Amino acid sequence: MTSAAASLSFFRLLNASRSLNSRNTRKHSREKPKPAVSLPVPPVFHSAGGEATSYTRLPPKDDFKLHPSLGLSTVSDVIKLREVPVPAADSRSKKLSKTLDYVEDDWDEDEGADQFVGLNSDDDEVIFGSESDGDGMKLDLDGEFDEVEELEEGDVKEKGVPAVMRCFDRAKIYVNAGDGGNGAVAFRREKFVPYGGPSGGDGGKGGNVYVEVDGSMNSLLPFRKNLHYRAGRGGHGLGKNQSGAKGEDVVVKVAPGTVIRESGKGGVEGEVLLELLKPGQRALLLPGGRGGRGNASFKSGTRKVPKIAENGESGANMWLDLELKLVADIGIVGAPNAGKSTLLSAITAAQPSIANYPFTTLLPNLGVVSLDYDETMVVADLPGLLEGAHRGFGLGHEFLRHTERCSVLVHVVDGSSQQPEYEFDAVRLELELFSPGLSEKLYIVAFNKTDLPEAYEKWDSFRKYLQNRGIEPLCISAMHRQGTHDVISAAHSLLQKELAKRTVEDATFSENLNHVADAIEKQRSASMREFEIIHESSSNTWHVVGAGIERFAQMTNWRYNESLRRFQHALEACGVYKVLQKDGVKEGDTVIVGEIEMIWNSENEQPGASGIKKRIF
Ligand SMILES: Nc1nc2c(ncn2[C@@H]2O[C@H](COP(=O)(O)OP(=O)(O)OP(=O)(O)O)[C@@H](O)[C@H]2O)c(=O)[nH]1
Ligand SMILES: [Mg+2]
Repeated sequence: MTSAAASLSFFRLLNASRSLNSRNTRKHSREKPKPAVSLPVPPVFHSAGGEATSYTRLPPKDDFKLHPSLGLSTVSDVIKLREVPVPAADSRSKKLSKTLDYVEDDWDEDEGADQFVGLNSDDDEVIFGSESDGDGMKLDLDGEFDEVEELEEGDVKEKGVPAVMRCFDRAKIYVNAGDGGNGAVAFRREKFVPYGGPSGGDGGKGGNVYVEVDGSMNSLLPFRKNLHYRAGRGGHGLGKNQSGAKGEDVVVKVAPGTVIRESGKGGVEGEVLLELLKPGQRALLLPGGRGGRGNASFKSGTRKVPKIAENGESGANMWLDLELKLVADIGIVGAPNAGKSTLLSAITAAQPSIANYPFTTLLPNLGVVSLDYDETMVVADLPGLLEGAHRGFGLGHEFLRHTERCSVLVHVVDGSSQQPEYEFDAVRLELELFSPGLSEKLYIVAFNKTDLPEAYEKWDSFRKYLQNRGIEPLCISAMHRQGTHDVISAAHSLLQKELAKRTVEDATFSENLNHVADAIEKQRSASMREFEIIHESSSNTWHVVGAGIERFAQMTNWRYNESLRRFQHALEACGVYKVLQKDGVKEGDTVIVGEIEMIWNSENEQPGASGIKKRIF
């Protein structure tokens, strides 16, 4: 019978799949970006009157008409700031109040280059970010936009912020559960106990990888330095039936609100594995490998002296993409310099940096409003939004997604800006363009800086404009803490409404946090009979693919001769030989199972597959 005579010889370990690309392949530019003029303190421009004015508000639009029918629901209503006719260049500050872009950088993460805002006095242009080769837009003081490389509509601008900001809410890490320890081959040797029998202990289980939510973390910055998380390997089995020790577990601590994805390939986002929101939540992500059995476990009635033991099972590993979406109840949004951070500092104990220039806030700030003895609201102050934020202009793109988790938004409008109505619409539009879900969130409008006469005189018209659209804005002065209590009460009542809606949804949703580990365990216990054979005719190679059979190959310890026989027996028993022969395997063809490569030998001298040569590379 040919099937009995068929056998495989020349075993080779394929190392290729083992070679993990553990080296960090990030691009390092050793040269620090040279700013045109790097100012330690961001510049404040003086208008003709000598007063300090902020230069990055949403730009005025001369022909902007306040029409009650102006809705934001259709794309045709898109207000294009760059199509806006630029007012005559009469003063520097006016010209500079046009939208500014944040120039894309390619900064050396390890050097930790600081962001700078500079005015290149020679070229009369304002530059945000680095002057390194990144494309972006520069605004000449003659009012013209110098398009270095204009993005097409719909293009998403990636990596538009310095490394520290990218790392704040995104990280890529490698996790590896521990391999199981190998089983031992040993025999009991004692005085007066002849033939003491096998006594090789089993290997210990590999360590698990857990992910835990640490309530004290509010960013993913710790992952900037620490990329690899490896659980410990299980101890090898020993003589006298001693089992190996269990490998040490590793716990990856993440901030509340972290979304964990399996790293995607070729720019495609991977599948979401976990969404961890509450402090203290702990998920078993990767289970450690099983320990290999020692020879004591192979003892049977007919096999009194087994000289065989298994390798420990390899621990699962994967690259993960982490993304943090802040879990705040209230999100403060608005144009740059509108007074968002001032409002946060007025209603909470948070002390964000406040200054009269745009993009003072580069990373979101969190604060807690205490309403009652035990009732609190978490408020997030987000970096300012510019037109085009949804496409990556300014910093907005990086942080807009944080607003997705906020239940209620507080939209701060700078009352002292030239056209607060226009500023309001432009920011609302950005929210809508980024995600329609964002614009559907409940929100409050706070008309700020009303202590300034130029702001207060615009209050009536602004109010009417919003009332015509069914919105009742609040009039505040964050700096003088006037009206801020109304903002808290209004936000609180909207939050209650939102939470009441949510508790119904939450009740129907209970998540198994260990589902990734469960899926891995399930795959591990897959039957060896479930396999697939793929033939590569060009190289006469046959791949036997199947979780059960590959795991068996990996756990076979080729140091012991009996292992070889066991492996061949298993292949035959689960029908691999039969299928290979049916599919036309020929003498000399290569058969690959997991990391083992074999040469097919159909004319065996000794039927029963003995006398096979084994080669391990
Ligand atoms: N007069 C007056 N000035 C205010 C008020 N609120 C904020 N400001 C000033 O406006 C400037 C900008 O305030 P911030 O709170 O830093 O503004 P922001 O919206 O957080 O700005 P970015 O973080 O850069 O987007 C600062 O100089 C504040 O002092 C206010 O109610 N009245
Ligand atoms: Mg701020």
